[in-house]
This record gives sequence, structure tokens and C-alpha cells, in this order.
Amino acid sequence: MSATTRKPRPGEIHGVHYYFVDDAEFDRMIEAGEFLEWAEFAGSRYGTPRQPVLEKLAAGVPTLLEIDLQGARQVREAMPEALLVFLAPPSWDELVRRLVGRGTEPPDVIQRRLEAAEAELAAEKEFDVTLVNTSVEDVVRKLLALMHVS
Ligand SMILES: Nc1nc2c(ncn2[C@@H]2O[C@H](COP(=O)(O)OP(=O)(O)O)[C@@H](O)[C@H]2O)c(=O)[nH]1
Ligand SMILES: Nc1ncnc2c1ncn2[C@@H]1O[C@H](COP(=O)(O)OP(=O)(O)O)[C@@H](O)[C@H]1O
Repeated sequence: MSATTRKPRPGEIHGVHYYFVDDAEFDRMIEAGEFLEWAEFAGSRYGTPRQPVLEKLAAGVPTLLEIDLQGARQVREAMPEALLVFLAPPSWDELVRRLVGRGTEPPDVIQRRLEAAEAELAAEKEFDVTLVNTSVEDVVRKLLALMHVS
């Protein structure tokens, strides 16, 4: 599970959806070398704690990180054997519709997320595989197949 400095959305729970931390705690985790990777995305910081990932991999457990482009680049450096999967929207209009439709971000954050999405779409070719996010069930099935979990 990732740590983030983003504020929880309604219904999001500390320790379930994210470890919601403040800037000082995130700084401490960076200093202590606790992150496998971390990045700033649309005004908040997000990072993957290293230890739980290493423990899972050592135990042979298929391990999925849901991270942004900057994080994917760091993982590629640190773990060249990782499979990088690009989760693409069915279309630009559908991406905008979903993000705006969620109704959880103010306009300035929506703007920053759309700019990030544009940059990420331009980097799709860096990834090993692309999955188009049509239906959740469909994309989850394909993702589990890539992870050799059925
Ligand atoms: N590098 C990195 N990116 C992350 C991490 N956790 C989440 N993200 C990415 O940060 C972005 C925003 O995540 P979030 O605020 O939860 O928004 P949501 O994915 O739209 O619900 C998405 O692109 C996530 O994939 C992490 O631990 N590291
Ligand atoms: N396959 C899908 N079908 C319909 N809505 C989706 C699908 N995937 C994501 N969404 C919705 O789109 C919005 C943004 O999706 P999310 O995965 O959080 O995007 P991102 O991580 O790029 O910000 C959310 O409200 C989410 O529920």
C-alpha cells in the first residue's frame, strides 16, 4: 500500500486505501530510505514503501504496484525484471468524463491531472504492455492473467 500526502476523499480510510501522511512524515520516510520509489503527482506526493514489496517478492507472491509514470521509471531502474503495464483510457474524452464525473477534485487539480495524463499518454511506448481500461472486470481479468493469477 502506498503512502500519500493527498487528503483522503470521502470514504477513503487510512491503512486501507493509502497511508495518509503529512509532509513531515513523508520527508522522514524519504530520509530513512523507506521508499522503493516516490513521486510528486498533481500537487501531492505518493510513494511505495519498500519493505512490504521486498517481503512479498521474496515469498514468491505476485505483486502489483499502481503508480504513476515517474514511479514506473524508478521501478524500471531498480528492478529491470518488473513488467510495466500501461493502463490507458478508451479515449481522451472518456478520461475527462471519468475524472470530472468523479467530482472529488477542484478545477485546478483536475487541470493538473489532465496535464499529467497528457504527459503519461505520450510515454506509453516505454511500457511493456498496454491495457485499455474499458470495463473494470475485463481489465482486471487481463491484469491478473499478466500476473499469472487466475
Ligand atoms: N509513483 C507513485 N505513484 C502513485 C502511488 N500511488 C498512487 N500513485 C499514482 O498517483 C496518481 C494519483 O492517485 P490518486 O490521487 O489516488 O488518484 P486516483 O488514482 O485518480 O484515485 C495515480 O496515477 C496513481 O497511479 C505510489 O505509491 N507511487
Ligand atoms: N473501467 C472504468 N469504467 C468506468 N469508470 C471508471 C473505470 N475505471 C475508472 N473509472 C472511474 O474513473 C475515475 C478516475 O479513475 P481513476 O482510476 O481513479 O483514474 P486515475 O488513477 O488516472 O486518476 C474514477 O471515478 C473511477 O471510478
